[in-house]
Amino acid sequence: MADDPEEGMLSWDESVFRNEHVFEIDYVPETFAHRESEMRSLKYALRPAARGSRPLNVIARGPPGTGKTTAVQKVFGELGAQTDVRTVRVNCQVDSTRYSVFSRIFEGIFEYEPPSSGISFKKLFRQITEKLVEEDEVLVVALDDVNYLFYEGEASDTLYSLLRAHEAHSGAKIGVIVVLGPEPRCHRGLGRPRPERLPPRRGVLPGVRPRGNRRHPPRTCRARFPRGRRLDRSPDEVAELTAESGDLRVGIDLLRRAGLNAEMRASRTVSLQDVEEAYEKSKYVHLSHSLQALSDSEIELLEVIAQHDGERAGDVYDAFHDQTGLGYTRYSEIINKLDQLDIIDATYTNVEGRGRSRQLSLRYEPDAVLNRLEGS
Ligand SMILES: Nc1ncnc2c1ncn2[C@@H]1O[C@H](COP(=O)(O)OP(=O)(O)OP(=O)(O)O)[C@@H](O)[C@H]1O
Repeated sequence: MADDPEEGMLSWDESVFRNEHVFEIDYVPETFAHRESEMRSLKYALRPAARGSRPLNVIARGPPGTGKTTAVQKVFGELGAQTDVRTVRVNCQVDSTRYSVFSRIFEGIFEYEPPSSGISFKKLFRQITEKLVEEDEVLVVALDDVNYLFYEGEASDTLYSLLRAHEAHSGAKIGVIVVLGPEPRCHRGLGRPRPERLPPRRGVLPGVRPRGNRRHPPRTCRARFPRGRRLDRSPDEVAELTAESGDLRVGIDLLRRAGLNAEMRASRTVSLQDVEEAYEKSKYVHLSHSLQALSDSEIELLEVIAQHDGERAGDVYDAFHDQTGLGYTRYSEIINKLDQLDIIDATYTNVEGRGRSRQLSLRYEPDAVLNRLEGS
């Protein structure tokens, strides 16, 4: 029947999915394949906490969408179920200042939000540590996506406050898991990253060790999250396309869209064509995820770069300044952030007669970026 809207589709109660719930954004996978050694590192570091001692501090580093947050959620779930250890995961993409990080910790401990005004950081901090000492509890804080604290110049103060809590209040036991991307392009210590000097430092972040304590080895343990391991029993095509960005969110979205495509053509099996068509949308999941966290001025600069793709940083600055009135320092900070988020490539090139100059290019087609900015 030509005007039957049901024609060519499965009925409402038919599906290619056995359990569609696993595609939800906040779903924590029951089986956490290929992350055994990272989980072991985390548990190794946190074991002292289960016995009432201060745990080791951990840096969990790896590219986006490789399971860092999931690992923390899993270990925190186990600690919550089997021990008295307090755990708080702070999403620094949302809470990107020291005050808001500690507000989130306060909420995790007291189970209500601190007053939104009229309470100093010092007081907030004291209430947290006093409670921990009073209750004789160990607290483990995961600073997830800590890169966002760097962008705001808040990483140093936040980490020092957490790592020196025992100095401010004797007996306070706090361990920290720092979750960050692969290349912390931070400049010396944990200060504000300087866009003009971006030598990536590998290994343990220098500042995690408390200053003035260099004789002692850092109480720091690392859990690395490599990119692109194959997903067992998934179609090879999906695994290969996911490996292009290395972000598992792409693969999860791809599986879901491919299934929906199959349903749309009334098929109970997913074909390669369903996967390929789905990929045309899923390949931007990584980009959309990165765009979510941008402020208005960051979006404005990105739009300017999209209009001047591949041009020199100086020319892009002129256009940005004309449009927004913002100065070069802020401009450089945003460039640095967009570069770290892998949205743009800001590499230095030698320009004849002009020395070294940065060239700014998008890592995606300009239209793909602009369309998603419009939709956000
Ligand atoms: N080993 C795994 N098995 C199944 N699903 C996984 C696995 N690792 C991660 N995932 C899923 O992939 C998605 C991305 O994982 P997660 O958020 O933990 O990555 P991440 O490394 O913390 O990313 P980001 O750095 O962007 O915050 C989540 O939906 C998660 O459930």
